[in-house]
Amino acid sequence: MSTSPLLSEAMDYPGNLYVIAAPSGAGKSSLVKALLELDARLMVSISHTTRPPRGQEQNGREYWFISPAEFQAMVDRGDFFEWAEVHGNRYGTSRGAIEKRLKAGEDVVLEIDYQGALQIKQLFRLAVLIFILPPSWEELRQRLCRRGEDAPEVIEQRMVNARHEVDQARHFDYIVVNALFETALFDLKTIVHAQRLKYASQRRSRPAVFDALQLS
Ligand SMILES: Nc1ncnc2c1ncn2[C@@H]1O[C@H](COP(=O)(O)OP(=O)(O)OP(=O)(O)O)[C@@H](O)[C@H]1O
Ligand SMILES: Nc1nc2c(ncn2[C@@H]2O[C@H](COP(=O)(O)O)[C@@H](O)[C@H]2O)c(=O)[nH]1
Repeated sequence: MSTSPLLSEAMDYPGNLYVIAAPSGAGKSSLVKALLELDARLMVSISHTTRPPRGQEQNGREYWFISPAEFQAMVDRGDFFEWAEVHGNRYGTSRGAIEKRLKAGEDVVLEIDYQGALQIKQLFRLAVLIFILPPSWEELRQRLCRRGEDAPEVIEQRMVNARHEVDQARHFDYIVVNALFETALFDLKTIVHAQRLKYASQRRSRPAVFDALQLS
């Protein structure tokens, strides 16, 4: 049995943690953005990365863009809840931001890779792990190309990595296929809502169940 304080205290946190992973280009950011517009109780966590900004990305909006030395200093201080190397860059979720929000009763969404998701499940048993699948390999490649933000060699690396990433979907609680966007969004929304009700009832708090149902 784990002795992690996060694990033993998890049931006491009033907030829920949803972790969404997918191969690059499957549509995870687009789905999470749409989900946040539908569900005012969800907050997304902004990760730190050593990857340079692309396109219109802004520091503090898509990511906190930091240098490899700054990232290493955060690793050494234990500032990350999880971190991983993905497609040749490092990405991490700040521990402080997550714990503060969950304790405050906010529901948090993490948009991260499978390595980070599996690290989190070890620490936080109640985290809900959702894997987004593209409908086909060809469609995945086309989405990466149509997005037009990555060089051809980067797209090729991401397609190669996607094979291994998709193989990890079996470790997740749910799999959502993002073929038709609106259908995938509906599936995601249903999972978030159902888990919110389930955990509220497990906490044996009637007001929390009513709150999850958004009833007075
Ligand atoms: N259901 C869908 N049908 C067609 N195109 C889609 C669908 N969902 C997302 N897209 C498009 O696919 C591209 C990739 O989507 P997005 O950037 O959300 O992927 P991602 O999984 O977050 O990728 P990354 O991990 O690299 O950030 C975008 O251009 C987006 O508009
Ligand atoms: N383990 C983590 N993975 C993360 C985090 N933030 C993002 N990611 C994942 O990295 C890849 C590439 O993202 P991109 O923005 O460069 O296309 C993608 O799978 C993200 O989900 C994190 O904090 N930890």
